[in-house]
Amino acid sequence: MLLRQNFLIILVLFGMVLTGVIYLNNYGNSCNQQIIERDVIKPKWMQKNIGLRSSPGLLYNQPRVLVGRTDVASVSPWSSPIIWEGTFDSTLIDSIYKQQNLTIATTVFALGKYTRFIKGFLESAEQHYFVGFRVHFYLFTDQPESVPEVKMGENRSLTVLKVQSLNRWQDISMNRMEKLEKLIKNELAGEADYIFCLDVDTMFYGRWGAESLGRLVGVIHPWFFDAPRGQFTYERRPESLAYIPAGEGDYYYAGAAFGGTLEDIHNLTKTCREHLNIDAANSIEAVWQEESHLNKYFLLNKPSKLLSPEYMWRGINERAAPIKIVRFANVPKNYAEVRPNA
Ligand SMILES: CC(=O)N[C@H]1[C@@H](OP(=O)(O)OP(=O)(O)OC[C@H]2O[C@@H](n3ccc(=O)[nH]c3=O)[C@H](O)[C@@H]2O)O[C@H](CO)[C@H](O)[C@@H]1O
Ligand SMILES: [Mn+2]
Repeated sequence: MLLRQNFLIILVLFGMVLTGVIYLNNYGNSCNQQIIERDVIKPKWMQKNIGLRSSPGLLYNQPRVLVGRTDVASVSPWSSPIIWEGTFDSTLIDSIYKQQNLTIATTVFALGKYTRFIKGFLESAEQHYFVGFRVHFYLFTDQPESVPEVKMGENRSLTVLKVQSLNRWQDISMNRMEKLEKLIKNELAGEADYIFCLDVDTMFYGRWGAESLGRLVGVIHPWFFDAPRGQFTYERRPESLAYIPAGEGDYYYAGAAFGGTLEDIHNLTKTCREHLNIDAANSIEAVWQEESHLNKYFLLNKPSKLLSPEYMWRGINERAAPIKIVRFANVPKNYAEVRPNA
């Protein structure tokens, strides 16, 4: 009897020790994993959370509750602002964001004959794009030797990164997602607060500033802002990961401009890159390449801020009623002449 009792006690003690060992072991493991995740896998994004501070004594027009744009929507159904001329006060917004000591990374690609657009892009950016803010341009090109000298203002810099030439314009355009993902992960962590990724066959004609900043920012495409969603050029084949069925979709977003915080744009570019690769492995290319995947991403990850087509307009000489100012627009080009393939 006594023997049996002792045996039971020993068994229970043994069980407790075993449980303890297993627990410690697991705990140790999960600790290690966390450390690995924090120090190696997850980059440290710069995060400034200092609120929207205003300076004492700053004078600006009274915000009016009953006065504003009535010809356009300035808020999305998920309550994100849509930025149009007349929806913000540039003096006030600059004063708020200047206090945050921000760096805006801005990427642009110029391969093959698209190097001809670099000068106009950079020179006009000096005039209109985040004037007075620290801006770091990253230019990806297959011909670093043909990048023109552009005089940059104080606190503004340009880094040229060489990439390999590609034979199809579709590949050049799509490949941007992978290059951006790597740039953000390997170079930008700790170096910038926000990033904008822009087409190079463009120029700035009006202010593009701090009103555009947000966690995840999409630009409404200049050709579809007035169209019913059935007419959006989303990918309509279910075989593609960019597929958006009829009856779904919010806006049609431009592939030529998007931005946000490093963390959000890292996730966006990584997801689009992965989906482009899976599509390629299944021998399908979305109808508008990465723009189709971007539209799918924005359907499932709603932008926290939307920029009106003022921020990616058709061309400086094109007119449409709601566009009171052209800030950034396509430069006309002869597709057959500038692209490496038809
Ligand atoms: C206004 C807008 O939303 N435009 C999008 C649209 O056509 P786009 O006609 O604007 O495409 P595009 O020919 O400008 O190509 C997109 C970008 O790829 C780069 N590039 C392209 C070809 C080349 O030979 N060298 C080179 O550097 C360059 O940065 C260019 O700005 O659809 C593309 C995808 O199919 C992209 O999503 C574009 O952003
Ligand atoms: Mn373009």
